Amino acid sequence: MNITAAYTDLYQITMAQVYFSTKPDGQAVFDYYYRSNPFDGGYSIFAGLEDVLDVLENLKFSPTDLAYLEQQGFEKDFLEYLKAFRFRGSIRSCKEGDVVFPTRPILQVEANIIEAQIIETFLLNILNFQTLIATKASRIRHSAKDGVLLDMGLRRAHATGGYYASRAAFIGGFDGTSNVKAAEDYNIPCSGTMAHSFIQSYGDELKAFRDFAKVRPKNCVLLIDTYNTLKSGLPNAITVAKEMESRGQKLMGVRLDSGDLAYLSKKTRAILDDANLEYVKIVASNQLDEYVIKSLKEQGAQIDIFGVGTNLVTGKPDASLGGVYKLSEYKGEPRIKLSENLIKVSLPYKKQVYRMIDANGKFYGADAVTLYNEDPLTHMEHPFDATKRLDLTALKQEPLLENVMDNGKRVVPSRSASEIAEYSKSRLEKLPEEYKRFQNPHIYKIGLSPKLKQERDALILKHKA
Ligand SMILES: Nc1ncnc2c1ncn2[C@@H]1O[C@H](COP(=O)(O)OP(=O)(O)OP(=O)(O)O)[C@@H](O)[C@H]1O
Ligand SMILES: O=P(O)(O)OC[C@H]1O[C@H](OP(=O)(O)OP(=O)(O)O)[C@H](O)[C@@H]1O
Ligand SMILES: O=C(O)c1cccnc1
Repeated sequence: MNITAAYTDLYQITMAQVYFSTKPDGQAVFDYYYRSNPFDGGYSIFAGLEDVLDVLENLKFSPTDLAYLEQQGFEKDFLEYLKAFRFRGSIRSCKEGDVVFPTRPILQVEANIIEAQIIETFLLNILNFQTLIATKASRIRHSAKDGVLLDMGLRRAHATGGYYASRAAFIGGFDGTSNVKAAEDYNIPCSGTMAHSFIQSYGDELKAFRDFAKVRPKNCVLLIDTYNTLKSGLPNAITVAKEMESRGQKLMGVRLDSGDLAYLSKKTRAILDDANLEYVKIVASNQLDEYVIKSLKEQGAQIDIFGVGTNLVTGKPDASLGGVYKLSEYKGEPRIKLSENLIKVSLPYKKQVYRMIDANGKFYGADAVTLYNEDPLTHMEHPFDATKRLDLTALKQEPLLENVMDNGKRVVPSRSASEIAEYSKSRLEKLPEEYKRFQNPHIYKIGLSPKLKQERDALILKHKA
């Protein structure tokens, strides 16, 4: 997608004008994190980083952006600065696809404050959305077990968000998408079936199936619920499957899109098997989500492929992931944002995050946030409860934030959506099951190093005084 530097909120440019006029040279560090997991879940899947890095490497204000900002009253010398604007900062980040948790930095931006502010809005826009959808996808994957998952959501998505939703869904565990543009750009397997309108246009369901199978025999899936699934759609599909066999072809599947999907899929399976069509797959769609799919599995539904649209690409029922971008250091000095709500108090300084790994190589259930260059920890402390600390001596500590961009250029090779999806899968396998259940999941611990906690508390006291 063509994103220019004007893909931001006006206040970023307004603040930038003031910095430019008064103190243009301040280096800043900002942390990206979110405060609670979406869907009342126990984790999130971090997604969107590659898109952020791609955009940042080429970010500019276009001539029309500059003309618009001139009309908005921005001064000539500042517009000259914007004309030459490039992001020249550095970024440290978790790997895209990793399993992440609330309140600890997922990514840090270190840059001139003007640059860091101008990129904030677009960075949050991309990371919050893709992380939300990748997380939803991973929950749907959890329910579908080894069933095939196809994203069908573009038509229901929030406008062009559908483009990024398809990518995020793939990272979170979907197998493919019906979205041609996203599939083309991100090299995601693309597939699909047919619409009711196709059958309606013929009036004659059998003729519609026949023509479709003749012209597009490869991966052919017939939609069998337009008139009557068991009395018309399925018998017609069987007729066409047999005709395909006589031509040396195989019908790939039939799709159910209404009614009781458990009952209909079991009936359909039995009837197909009786017709010696064991190889014909059953696709189901219709407002599926992780809960319906879990229930269908429990009912013994015979569904091989789940097509999921609305609930996936809109992240239903969560409208957004509330990820934030908070200043943690300015000109080498720590910065903090206070709040009556303890969870909203930000963490100062440039930092590192360590994941605790147990003796079996699984996630132990704790991440520790430390100052950037601290020695390995012997224990971590609860962010606010002085009575709680965790001994870390028996655990392996894995650093999570790595340099991905320096001076506005990537310093790590770009990763394809499939590499990221594979990585995400391998990380999720290390997360114990109790964090993945949908109801009251286990709470993953986030602790602070004693030094970071001490520095933060000193700053809190300083500002309260
Ligand atoms: N066996 C089942 N167990 C649980 N949920 C199911 C089952 N079968 C279908 N569902 C879900 O129930 C909902 C039914 O939706 P809806 O009321 O629109 O019925 P419908 O049969 O699709 O009607 P329409 O013909 O208007 O599309 C969908 O979300 C569907 O995925
Ligand atoms: O239910 P969702 O999870 O959002 O999945 C996508 C839905 O989009 C299509 O319906 P639509 O009525 O738009 O078109 P159709 O006539 O091709 O079925 C498809 O048949 C699914 O039912
Ligand atoms: O290919 C399909 O079956 C499909 C694609 C998008 C939306 N609904 C169905």
